[in-house]
Amino acid sequence: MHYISTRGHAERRKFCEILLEGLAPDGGLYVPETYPLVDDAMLDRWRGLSYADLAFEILSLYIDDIPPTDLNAICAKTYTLEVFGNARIAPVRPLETNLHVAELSNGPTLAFKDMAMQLLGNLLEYELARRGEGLNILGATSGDTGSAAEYALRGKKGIRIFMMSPRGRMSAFQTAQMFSLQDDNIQNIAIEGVFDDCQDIVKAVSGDADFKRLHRIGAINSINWARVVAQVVYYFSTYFQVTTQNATQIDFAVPSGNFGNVCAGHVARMMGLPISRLVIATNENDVLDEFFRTGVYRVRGRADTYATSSPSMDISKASNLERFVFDLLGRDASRTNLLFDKQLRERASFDLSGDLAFRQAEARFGFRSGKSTHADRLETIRDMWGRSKALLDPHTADGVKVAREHSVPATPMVVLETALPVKFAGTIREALGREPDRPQRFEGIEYLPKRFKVLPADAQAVKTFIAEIVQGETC
Ligand SMILES: Cc1ncc(COP(=O)(O)O)c(C=O)c1O
Ligand SMILES: N[C@@H](CCOP(=O)(O)O)C(=O)O
Repeated sequence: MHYISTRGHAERRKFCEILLEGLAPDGGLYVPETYPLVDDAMLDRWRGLSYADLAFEILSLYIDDIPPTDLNAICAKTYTLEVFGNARIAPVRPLETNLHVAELSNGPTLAFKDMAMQLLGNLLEYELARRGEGLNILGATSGDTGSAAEYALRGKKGIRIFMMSPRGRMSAFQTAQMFSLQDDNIQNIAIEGVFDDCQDIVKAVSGDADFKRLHRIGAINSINWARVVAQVVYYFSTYFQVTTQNATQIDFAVPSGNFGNVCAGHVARMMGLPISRLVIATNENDVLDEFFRTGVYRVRGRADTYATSSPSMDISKASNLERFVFDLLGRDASRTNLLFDKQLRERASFDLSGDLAFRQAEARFGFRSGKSTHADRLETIRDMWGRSKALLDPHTADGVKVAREHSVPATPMVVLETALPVKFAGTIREALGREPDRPQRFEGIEYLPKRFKVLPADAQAVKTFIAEIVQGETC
């Protein structure tokens, strides 16, 4: 399997090359040259496999430059009861008639990011050891990617992590989870800006080929294809838990921001997993809902990116949308380049409403969308608690709100649970007047000493900081 860039000006690469490279040199995102297809016999064979074995089967379709025995061992080491607290790894539970929730947030940092990040940590460690190299990861987080990455990479040999987050925009729990880590290989950077500023800096630094080569910069956001492909696995695992035979179609509702999670659903659907619809749920930062309803993609600046009570989705420039638009346009790299490089840079928007491909998108790709506000999420949290004592985090509540609007009788709808309520206790208190349960290992983390560096939203300032740390530690 080879990988190509959505912008068409990068060489074809193998999996382990793009694992370390992250962003393609032309500024595009890597995607597989073709999506491997699954058939009925394969689905039958995969039903009943453990999560680790299923992960191995799916990853094997995308990775042919790691020997199968090694890849199998990496999957077995990653997806364990000890790490994910449940033998099923991502169990599905019913919420109400026809509505289920896939529990993706039982890992070390209580968010769905652990599902892919734990694997990525082990893949990076394996590949760097094999090459005898090191890597400096530069990441951007709105609250959950950061801690998932730091927990996955703590103490890993040869890997340093520089994680940027929007200053003052994460919940108290998320802030403490990251900033209380004192490991030498972790640098937290609080950026004076929003998540999109942080992600722009990741792309700007990765786009400086000399700096990237000199300082061995890698990516851990869903820019990195390895993150997306690892997330594909739980769409299959969920499907097998909700159905008994492959003729049944199911729907997914996905709380969305950077479009990584639902992009994995799109990939699973392209592979032939019987998914009928992929329902995108946004918060008040509704660029994705606007795009899927109208065909107009209009990114918003810092001043128009709201600080909401589902803060991890406070994103106005959805990186992975580029992967979907590439497919939507029949994998036309020059058009994708024109839209995502030129037009977004010059006009901060593009318009596909008049394009036949966009008008057929709903039917061909199954996407639907909707939006949830602060009042909606409080109401959904109260309603689910009142009916069945199911406690939802604010992001999952956004997913449930929009799922209910799109649910059709006889098609099971699964909402992906993207975080646990304890990470957003303020909103839970506001909705229910009670505290969410807190795992013992996180008791009192808000009171631990914090270590972080404050920097302006400026790529040069971040480069200077990285260079100082790297040189300081090498001297
Ligand atoms: C809790 C939570 N929900 C939803 C999302 C949105 O997911 P994505 O960015 O993959 O669309 C995120 C961040 O990515 C998140 O941390
Ligand atoms: N919501 C995310 C934003 C980054 O998304 P990613 O999937 O590209 O890493 C976060 O919690 O940081």
